[in-house]
Amino acid sequence: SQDPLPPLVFSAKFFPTYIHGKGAFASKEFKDLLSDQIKFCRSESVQNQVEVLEDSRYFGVEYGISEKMKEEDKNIDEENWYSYDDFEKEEPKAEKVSHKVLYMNNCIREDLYSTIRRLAQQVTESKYNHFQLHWNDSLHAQTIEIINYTVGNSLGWHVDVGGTVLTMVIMLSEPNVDFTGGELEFMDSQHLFNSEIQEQEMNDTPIKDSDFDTFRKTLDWHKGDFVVFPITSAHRVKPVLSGHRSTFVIEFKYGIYYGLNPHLTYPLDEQSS
Ligand SMILES: O=C(O)CCC(=O)C(=O)O
Ligand SMILES: [Fe+2]
Repeated sequence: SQDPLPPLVFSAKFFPTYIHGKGAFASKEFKDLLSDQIKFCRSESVQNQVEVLEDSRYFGVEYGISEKMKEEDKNIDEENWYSYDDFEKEEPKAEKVSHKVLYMNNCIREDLYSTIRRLAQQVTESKYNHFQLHWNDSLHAQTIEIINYTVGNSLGWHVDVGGTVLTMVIMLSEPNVDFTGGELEFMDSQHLFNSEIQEQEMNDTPIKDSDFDTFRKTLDWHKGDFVVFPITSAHRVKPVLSGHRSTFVIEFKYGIYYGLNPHLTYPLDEQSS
């Protein structure tokens, strides 16, 4: 069968905020691989599917997290580690669903996983890598998710945190055909965390869209395109106005994450089992 990852064409955009690759995942091979995978993950466990509530994703914290992840969380014995339960106590759940996530960490198969890791390798080894991070064999996915947005769903300005170094987003829907609105916008996080904005936050003054007008850039992309960015890139998804928007999001970190299912993911474990 054909390689699901054809030779890549990509370029650095909005230096040094993101790298944009065109059409790499538009192939039938990739679509088939992914749709098999989604079916498998959905059937594996309903608990993989989670609704994320509005305003809940502040500094990378998600509410509405699955019982399974809560269970995993309890096993981490680190100082200063908040459990999801603590967060839920501190800040009440918002009402509105912001987007839906299908977590694929525990059900991803080797063929798809090696495809996305090869993409990470090609991007980080390219001349467009201005992110000061390098390919090495320990660069593994910490989170692998399909994110679904329906009308009114969005994701506010944030940076991806949690120890990851690189995020990859693959667009699975066609903008302005499958959905309208839902633009992915970027800016360097220095603007999000600048002193004026910080002060506004302290004073509880709502941060307005126009506060970022001169810094932000809207990604012009299509179904099958990907975008890769470092943790210094702040980004958001504007509200979807019509239709349905899906993305495949992979966040990478150095070292092996306890949460991935080793039997489905790592060649190393396959050898030892
Ligand atoms: O859906 C997207 O385009 C971006 C998703 C995102 O930023 C995230 O999952 O952190
Ligand atoms: Fe993000």
